[in-house]
Amino acid sequence: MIINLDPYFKPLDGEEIQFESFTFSGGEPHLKINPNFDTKESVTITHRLNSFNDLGLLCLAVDALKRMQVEIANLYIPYFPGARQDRVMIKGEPLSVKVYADIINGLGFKKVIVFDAHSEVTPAVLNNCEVVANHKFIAEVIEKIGNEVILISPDGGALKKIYKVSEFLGGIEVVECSKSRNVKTGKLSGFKVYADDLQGRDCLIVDDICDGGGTFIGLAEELKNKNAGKLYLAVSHGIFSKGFDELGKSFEKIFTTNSFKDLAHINIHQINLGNNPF
Ligand SMILES: O=P(O)(O)OC[C@H]1O[C@H](OP(=O)(O)OP(=O)(O)O)[C@H](O)[C@@H]1O
Repeated sequence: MIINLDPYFKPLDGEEIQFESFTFSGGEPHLKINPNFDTKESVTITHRLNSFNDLGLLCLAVDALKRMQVEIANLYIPYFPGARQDRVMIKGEPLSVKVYADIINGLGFKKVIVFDAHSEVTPAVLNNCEVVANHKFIAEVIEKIGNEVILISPDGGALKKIYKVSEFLGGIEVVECSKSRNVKTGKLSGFKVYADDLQGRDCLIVDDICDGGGTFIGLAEELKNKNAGKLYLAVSHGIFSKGFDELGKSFEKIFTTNSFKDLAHINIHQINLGNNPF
């Protein structure tokens, strides 16, 4: 059985547990599971965890189910919050990925499924974690593009994953890139594309997250300087916090999934996460 805590995110087939959720006037979240619900089956919870509020709702749901003697087996949260803060660069910062993981570990799931984790730190700090790779998503993106592309790895962090995607797709060519940041401010300061000339070839940048988009706008410029053909972007988790106007100018098409939110925008092609990630 399944309980979908985000009513717009239903990635799994199966009978659903009904519940009401609302926020008290003071801002506190609340949840009430159908009191007539009764099952001997174990339950999987699906949720898009984008904020502490979402995490709060998850904790409330787990508690309510446990009090109804329901066995909770799996948690499917495609986007793992805090995953980018997976190291402490400057004294005074939290190790956010561990903060979120410790809370989820405390809920005692048998399996926690995450889609395209930002780095290897997420499965390392999360108990019983299974990471679903982005291979099928990228295969679908390439099918939709319809022409031959080179895969572009924006930085060292993405490289290992991109070589696995390339292998899954039968050995598509990969071009490596790197980005540098100002040590003091952390702001992006430059990009390098490790190729002499791209000779008009079409390029697909593959990464896990697009947030403000600065990484991809900067990299697109560098790829154009290297005579790239059409540019495409595929990110597993589409945050797009600075909108699409600038990104839309840099790319022919942008692809993402519904892991973070639902997007209905002219420049964004959303591919919903497939039915059974298990
Ligand atoms: O859309 P943007 O705002 O440019 O952000 C997107 C980038 O942020 C993340 O990496 P990040 O730089 O956080 O990770 P890293 O330092 O671990 O490579 C992500 O993997 C993208 O590469």
